[in-house]
Amino acid sequence: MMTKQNKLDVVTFGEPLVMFYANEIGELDQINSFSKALAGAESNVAIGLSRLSHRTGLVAKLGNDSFASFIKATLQHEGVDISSISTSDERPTGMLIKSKVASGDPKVEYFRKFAAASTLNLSDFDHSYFESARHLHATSISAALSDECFEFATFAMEHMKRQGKTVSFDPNLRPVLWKDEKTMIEGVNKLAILSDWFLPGLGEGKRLTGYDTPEAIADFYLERGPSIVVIKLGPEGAYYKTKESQGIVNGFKVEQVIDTVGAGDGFAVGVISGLLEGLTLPEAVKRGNAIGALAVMSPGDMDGLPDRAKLEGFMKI
Ligand SMILES: Nc1ncnc2c1ncn2[C@@H]1O[C@H](COP(=O)(O)OP(=O)(O)OP(=O)(O)O)[C@@H](O)[C@H]1O
Ligand SMILES: O=C(O)C(=O)C[C@H](O)[C@H](O)CO
Repeated sequence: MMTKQNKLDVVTFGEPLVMFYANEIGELDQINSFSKALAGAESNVAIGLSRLSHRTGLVAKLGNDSFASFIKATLQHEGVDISSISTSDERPTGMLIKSKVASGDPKVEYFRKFAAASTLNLSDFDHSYFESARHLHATSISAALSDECFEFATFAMEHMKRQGKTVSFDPNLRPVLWKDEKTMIEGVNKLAILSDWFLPGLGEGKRLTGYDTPEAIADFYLERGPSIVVIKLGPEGAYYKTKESQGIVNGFKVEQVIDTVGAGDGFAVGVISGLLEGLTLPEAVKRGNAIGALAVMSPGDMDGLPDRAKLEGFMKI
């Protein structure tokens, strides 16, 4: 197992959750059969990067329960470094249930309000662990869990920037986790402008800026901090803009969408891994589109994330 002294490519922090996803289509209260899997935006990204051989560590706090054992064993099996996951004896590990739908987005219900993850705070910030990575990936989900988590996220992003590391940020808006819309928009924008690579969906960008077009949304952020803005456009692909260039990279064709959740995490895996490997921005966005497409073809949030051979095979088609 990797120790804290090893250098990481990417560090991320957040709340891995146990997910029970419905095996049949219908309202959640009517479903009797669920499958268990690991979920959590940051752990999905960590696993996706690890499958592409990027050394990745996840910083998190879990309960002292069988959900935590399952999460840690799964992450470890995937090659993600878990040496900075700590345990709380007072709080449980969070979970969620997800419905199955014939089309559109499934319904998700969270059971995470008093979970251990929401107690992650500045005293848990291990400077040497974060600094051992080249890159930090963050989302606003972990920042929304509590005021201390927001402080942790802000500090982590500022600290990594001061250390000369790159920082990516996916808003991954979860309105139910915030006090109200205004607090969410202000909080998410405060974090977004600390990032170098900002990766919102088009709907999220509209909600966060009030602008309607991908170009105006990108400009809003390019003027405030990030050097790269990539806006996800669902099946159509993605739009990117920097101070020097802009363009659209078309999405991949998917015959049957099984579950839309996790596409954004797959997309982040493609863009981050691509840029860290020295691909051009349009090439990295193309890889993001490919992994996003692979993610919507499977029911779990992370089981569609490919290894290198699967990714190359899919991108050749
Ligand atoms: N139906 C689809 N067909 C092909 N590619 C898709 C499809 N849905 C998503 N993708 C790919 O995945 C990327 C991310 O998807 P999307 O735009 O839905 O992000 P998101 O809203 O952040 O997702 P999430 O639901 O995970 O938060 C898209 O930019 C696209 O490349
Ligand atoms: O929705 C959340 O808060 C999660 O972290 C669970 C999912 O795995 C995540 O939404 C996928 O992006």
